[in-house]
Amino acid sequence: MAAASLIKAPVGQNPARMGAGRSSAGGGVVRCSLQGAVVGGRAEWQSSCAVLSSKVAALGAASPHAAAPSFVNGHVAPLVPEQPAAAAEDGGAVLDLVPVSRGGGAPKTLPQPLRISDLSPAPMHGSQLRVAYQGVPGAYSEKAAGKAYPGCDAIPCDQFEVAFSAVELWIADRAVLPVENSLGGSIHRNYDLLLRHRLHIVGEVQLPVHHCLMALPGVRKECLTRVMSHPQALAQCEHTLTAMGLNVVREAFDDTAGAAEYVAANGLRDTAAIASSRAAELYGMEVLADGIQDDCGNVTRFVMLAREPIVPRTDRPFKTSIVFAHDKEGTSVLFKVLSAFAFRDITLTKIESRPHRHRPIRLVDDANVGTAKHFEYMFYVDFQASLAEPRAQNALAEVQEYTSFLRVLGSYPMDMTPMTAGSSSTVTSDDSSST
Ligand SMILES: O=C(O)C(=O)C[C@]1(C(=O)O)C=C[C@@H](O)C=C1
Repeated sequence: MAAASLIKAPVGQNPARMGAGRSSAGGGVVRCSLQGAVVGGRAEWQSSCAVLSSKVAALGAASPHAAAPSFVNGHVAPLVPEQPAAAAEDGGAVLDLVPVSRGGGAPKTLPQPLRISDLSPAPMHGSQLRVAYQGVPGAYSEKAAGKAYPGCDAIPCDQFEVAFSAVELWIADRAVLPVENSLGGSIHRNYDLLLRHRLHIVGEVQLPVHHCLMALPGVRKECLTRVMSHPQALAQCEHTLTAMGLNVVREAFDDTAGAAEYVAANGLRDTAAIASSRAAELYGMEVLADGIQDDCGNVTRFVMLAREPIVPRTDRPFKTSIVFAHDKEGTSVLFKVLSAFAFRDITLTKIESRPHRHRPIRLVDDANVGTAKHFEYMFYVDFQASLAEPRAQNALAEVQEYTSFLRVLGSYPMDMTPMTAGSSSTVTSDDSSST
């Protein structure tokens, strides 16, 4: 995707931002080194990057692996091994994105989130894996990125979509994004973005999420009138907050750590945040209550995304994620699709439906009784098998017969780390060795 089209494209807002604003605003100076030269101003930087943009687009088009493996009325494209992230060395260009503090709260040493306006392609960089996540330092997503790719360079992004684009534009090598939580359910925005972008799921990480209620030092619980956090975090602590007898309004924020940063930066003595203990440390907040999630086994599942798929294997448990739609009337299509897995003893681990963006409603006219308005859906299914297994290939071949659209989002190792109370899981990606 060219940078120009990215910037012009309507960018879906993170639904989390509801009324709460960051203390920091406006673009900061971005330093970018292009073939050794340090570029100062944003305009100069962007025009330099425009050159790289067309080059990256050309590289992408020339790559035999550029397209996602697809089942759209055809066969599955051969899956290819991961390419090392620093493979595009021919240009010899180096683009170091070093967003500096945009003013306001966070200490200047902390990286600031990428914004859509910061994005320009970086075709080559150092050997350390750069992993995009949504949020600011201290967010659970940052922790998930570290679990997925130990020792990685975690790049904060202010929206999910920015993390997708950062990988597509080679600014990051991977993205680690939440897709579901054991209490709060699916993170629908990322399901929609998985379809809109062409990245591949190359792994999953399940992260135990342990929330703290925090406020500025010295603030007592009785003084609180408001609590801010990511909507998922608010949902995960709903009953505990009520049981604590706090008389507070709940306000949604982009991410948990961002809420802590906001309260700290604005000196809000009537507001608490729900975030991780690391966020409390980073932003100088005091923990008023620890472990306030409604269930001690609260877990968020993240997917690891890359430009290239990994080679599916059969020597360890794999999961495959697909999305499909059908244009036939009636409910039996869904039954047939699911039976293609059931007859082969393939366990489904997740089903999600989302509105069909291109055809959300189908009208069925019956002269006698009027017009029925059927909602149309995209169905996302995760099943427990590797794409390298004949039974999975046969199931997909059968599914293809019943559907008008079918895409494999990825076939990747399952997170099999044991869950013990308070423990955190580790990596499950074939490509983690590339870190
Ligand atoms: O806000 C954060 O800290 C995040 O990383 C996001 C997020 C999510 O989107 O679900 C991740 C894990 C928790 O479930 C709460 C919030």
